[in-house]
Amino acid sequence: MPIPTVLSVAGSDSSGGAGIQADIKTCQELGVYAATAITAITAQNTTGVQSWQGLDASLVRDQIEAVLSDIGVHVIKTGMLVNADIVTTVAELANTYRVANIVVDPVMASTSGTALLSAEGQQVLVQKLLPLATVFTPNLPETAMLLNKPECKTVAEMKAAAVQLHKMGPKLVILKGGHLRQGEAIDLCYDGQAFFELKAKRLDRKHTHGTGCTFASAIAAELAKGAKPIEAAKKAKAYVTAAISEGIPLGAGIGPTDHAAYRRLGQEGGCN
Ligand SMILES: Nc1ncnc2c1ncn2[C@@H]1O[C@H](COP(=O)(O)OP(=O)(O)OP(=O)(O)O)[C@@H](O)[C@H]1O
Ligand SMILES: Cc1ncc(CO)c(N)n1
Repeated sequence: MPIPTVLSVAGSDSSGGAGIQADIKTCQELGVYAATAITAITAQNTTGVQSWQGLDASLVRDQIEAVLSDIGVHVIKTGMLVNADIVTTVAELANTYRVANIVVDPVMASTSGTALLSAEGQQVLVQKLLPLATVFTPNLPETAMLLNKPECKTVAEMKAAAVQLHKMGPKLVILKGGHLRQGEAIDLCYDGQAFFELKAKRLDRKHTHGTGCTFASAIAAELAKGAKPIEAAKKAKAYVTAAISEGIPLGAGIGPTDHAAYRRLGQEGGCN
C-alpha cells in the first residue's frame, strides 16, 4: 500500500459529526486514506437519532471483502456494529485477511440514549472481536455495561475496570473519562503492565457530538502511519481536544466538533 490506509466499519450519521463521516474527516485531516464499510444508516441530527436501519450482514461482508481483497488496509476501525451477525463478520474477515491492527470503539448507544448495538451483539463483541483488538476505547457507561457494574466515579475505579477489560483480550485498553465529573478529561490507558493517563483540561464546550468516533479514528490513523499504540493515543488525544475546543454551533442541540481544528491550531489547541 503506497499510503497509510484505514477501513472504517461503522454507521452513517446524516448530521456528519459522528460515525463514518467523522471517521473519514479525521483520517483525511491526519493524512491517511479512509475506506468504509457501512453497517447502518441513521437519520440523526444535533438533537438525537430520529430513526435508523441496519444493513444485512451479507452486504457488510461484501463491502469489507471488496476493500480487503483489493486495496488492503493497515488498520480496521469499528464503530456502530448493530448486531451479533455483523460483529462476527468483522472478526472473521479480520482474521482471514490478517489485518495488522484493529481499533474497537464499542458504540452501544448514541449520546442521546438510542441503542446502537444489540445485547447479543455486545456478548459477541467480547467473545470474538476484543481478543483481536489492538486498541479498545470504551467510555464509562459502556464499561459499566460490559462489566455489569456501576459507572466508575474516580480514576482509582477506572484503573480497576481497565484491568478487567484488558483480560477480555485487547492489547491496549483506553478507558475514556469524558464522562467523569472533574476538572481534567482523563483517559486511562492500560496495556497489561502499566497505566498511563492521557490528560487534557476539561473544556466547557457544548458541541461534542462524535467525540468518541473522532478519538478512535485518530488512533486508527496514527497506527496506520506506523505509530505504537500509546503514541497513537497521545496524538489522538491532542487531535480530539483541539476538535472539541473549536466545536461548531450547528443545529439546535449538541453540534459537531471541528475536525480541521488540529490542522489550524496544532498542539496548542490540543493536550496540555
Ligand atoms: N468536555 C471535554 N473536554 C475535553 N475533553 C473531552 C471532553 N469531553 C470528552 N473529552 C474527550 O474526548 C474523547 C472522547 O471521550 P468521550 O468520553 O466523550 O467519548 P464517547 O462518550 O464515546 O463519545 P460520544 O459522545 O461520541 O459517544 C476522550 O479523549 C475524552 O477525554
Ligand atoms: C452512526 C453513529 N455512530 C456512533 C455514534 C456515537 O457517537 C453516533 N451518534 N452515530
